[in-house]
Amino acid sequence: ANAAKARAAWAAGRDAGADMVALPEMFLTGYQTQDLVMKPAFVRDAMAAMAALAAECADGPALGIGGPLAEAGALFNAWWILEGGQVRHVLRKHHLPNSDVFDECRLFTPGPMPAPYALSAGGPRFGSPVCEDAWHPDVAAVLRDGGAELLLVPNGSPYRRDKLALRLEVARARVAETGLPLIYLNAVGGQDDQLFDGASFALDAQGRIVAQMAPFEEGLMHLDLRAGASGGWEIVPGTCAPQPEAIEQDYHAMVLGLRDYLGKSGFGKVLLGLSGGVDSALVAAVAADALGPEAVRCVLLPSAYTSPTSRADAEGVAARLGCRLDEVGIEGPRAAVTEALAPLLAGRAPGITEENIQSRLRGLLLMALSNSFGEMLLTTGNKSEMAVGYATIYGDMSGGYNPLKDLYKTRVFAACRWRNAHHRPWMMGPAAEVIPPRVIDKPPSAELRENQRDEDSLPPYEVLDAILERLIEGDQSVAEIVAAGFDRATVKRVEGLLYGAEWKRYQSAPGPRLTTRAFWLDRRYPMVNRWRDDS
Ligand SMILES: Nc1ncnc2c1ncn2[C@@H]1O[C@H](COP(=O)(O)OP(=O)(O)OC[C@H]2O[C@@H]([n+]3cccc(C(=O)O)c3)[C@H](O)[C@@H]2O)[C@@H](O)[C@H]1O
Ligand SMILES: Nc1ncnc2c1ncn2[C@@H]1O[C@H](COP(=O)(O)OP(=O)(O)OP(=O)(O)O)[C@@H](O)[C@H]1O
Ligand SMILES: NC(=O)CC[C@H](N)C(=O)O
Repeated sequence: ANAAKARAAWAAGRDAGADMVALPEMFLTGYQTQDLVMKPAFVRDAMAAMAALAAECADGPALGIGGPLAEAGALFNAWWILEGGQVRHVLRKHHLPNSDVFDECRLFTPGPMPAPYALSAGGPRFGSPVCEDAWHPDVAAVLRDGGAELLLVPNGSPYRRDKLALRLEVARARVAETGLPLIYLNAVGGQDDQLFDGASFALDAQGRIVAQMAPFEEGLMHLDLRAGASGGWEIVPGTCAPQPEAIEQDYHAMVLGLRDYLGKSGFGKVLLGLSGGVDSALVAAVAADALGPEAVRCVLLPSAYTSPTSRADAEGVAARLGCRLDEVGIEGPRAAVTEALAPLLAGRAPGITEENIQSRLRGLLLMALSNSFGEMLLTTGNKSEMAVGYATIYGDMSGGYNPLKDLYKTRVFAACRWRNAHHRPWMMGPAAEVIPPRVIDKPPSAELRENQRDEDSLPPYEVLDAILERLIEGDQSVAEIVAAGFDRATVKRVEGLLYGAEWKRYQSAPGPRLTTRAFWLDRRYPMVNRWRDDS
C-alpha cells in the first residue's frame, strides 16, 4: 500500500512537471517498524519493493523515498533516490535517535557522513540529513562544505504538543549555520501509539517560512526552486497553511490516531459504553469525527446507581452526534453474579469487589457485542485515571484502543468545550454543540455506589493533574512539588498511586501520544518497584 501511494505521488509529480518527488523517512515500510526491521525477510521484501519502485518510476521525475537498507551485514535507516529505473543515491542516516520513543541504536548501524547529490535534470546540489541528522550541526555543515546548495530533510518526526516550535527552532539553527534554504518534509499518519503530524515547511536562507502544509493531513505540495540573485538557490514562496492552537492539534491527533489504528488494523466500526459522563462523551465525539457517526455504537449499561441525569445525558450525547444508542441493563447479571458468589463471600461487607463487578459486567457485555458485530471496543480512561489506577482492570479497561490515554482530565473538559465550539472539514461528525454542557459541568462520578464522586477517592482534578504533571512530565521530586505549594501528604499519596499502578498500565490499551511522557515508550518504569521519594 505504501509503494502504491509512492507511485501515485510520483505520477502526480510527473504530471505536474516536477524534477523530483520527495517522500518522508521510512515511507516504504512505515515508521516506526520497531524490531520488525531486524527480521531479515522483512528487509528483503522491503528492498525488493524498492527495486520494483525504481523500475516502475523510470520515466519521469526522480523519487526520494525512505526505506531500510541491508548491506554487508549491517542495517541502515536509509533515504533512497531512484532515477531512470535505478537506485541513483542512497543516504544512510548518521545520527540514530535513542531517547523517548526512539530505539534506533538497537536497530540500525550509524551511516557515514553523507555527501551532497544532484539530479540528472540539473538544479541545486541537495544535502539530505535524514531526520535526527538535522538535529545536530555536523551533518548539515559537512554537506554545506561539500557543496550542498539546499537542504532537503526527510523526517519521521512524531507529534507531541508544541513539537512544531521545536522543529522550527532546530531547522532555523541549521539554516543560520549553513546559510542554506531548507525543506523540512515530515510523515503523516498514525502508527500504533505515535502520530506523525506532517506540517512540512520550507525556510528561506534567512530562516523565514516560505511554504507550509497543514498538520495531520496527507498531501502533495509543489515547490519551485530558482537561482538566487546573489548566487545559490532559493525556494519560490508557496502557500502557508495555518497551524492551529494546541487543543485543536491534540483533538486532531486523537481523531487521526483512532482512524489510522482502526483502518490499518482492518476495523471500520467501534463501540463504547456511554455513561452520561464526560470521558465517554469525548470518546464518542472523537470516534464520530474519526469514522462517521454511523460507525459508532454507543451502549448505555445502567445499574441501580445510574441516575436519571446520566441516562438523559447519554441519550443527549448520542442524539447530538447522530450515533446509535443501545441499552443493556446490568442488574440481572449483577444479581446472578452476587448469587453465584454468595456462598464464598458470605459475611463480608460489600465494597470494592461489588463496585468492580459492575464495571467488569459492562466490559463482558461490551466485548460480547464486539465479538458479534466486529466493532472494536474503545476504552475511555483519561491520563489522570491511568496515572493513579482509577479504573477497573478487566472492567472499564477492556478495549482495544483508548483515545484519551494521554489526555489529563482537566484537558478532557477543555477538549469537550473546544469541540462544542468548533467544526473542521476533517471531522466526520456533525457541526454542532455535540456534548451537552451539563455533561462537562457536573461533578465526575463512577456511579458504582450510592452518591459516589471521584473526589471522594482522589484530590480535585486541578490539584491531581498539577501534581501528576510535575511528577511525570516534569520529573520533579516530592520536595520540589511541596516547595511549589502542594500539600505533602497529597503529593505522597499521588506518588504512591502512580508507582502502584504501573502493572495496570502495562495491561492497558494503547492510545495516541500527545505529551513528552506518554505511558508506553516515553516512560518505562518497573512494575515491581518499592522505591519512594522521601525528599
Ligand atoms: N502489582 C500487581 N500486579 C498484578 N495484579 C495486581 C497487582 N496489584 C493488584 N493486582 C490485581 O488487581 C486487583 C485490583 O485491581 P482492580 O480489580 O482494578 O481494583 P482496584 O484498583 O482496587 O479498584 C478500581 C478502582 O477504580 C475505580 N473505578 C473503577 C471503574 C471506573 C472508574 C472511573 O471513574 O473511571 C473508577 C473504583 O472505584 C476503584 O477505586 C487485585 O485484586 C489483584 O487481583
Ligand atoms: N451506565 C453506564 N453505561 C454505559 N457505560 C458505562 C456506564 N458506566 C460506566 N460506563 C463505562 O465505563 C467507563 C468508566 O466509567 P465511569 O462512569 O465509572 O467513570 P468516568 O471515568 O467518570 O467516565 P465517564 O466520564 O465516561 O462517566 C465509562 O467511560 C463508560 O465507557
Ligand atoms: N526520526 C527521527 O530521527 C526523529 C528525530 C527527532 N528527534 C524528532 O523527533 O523529530
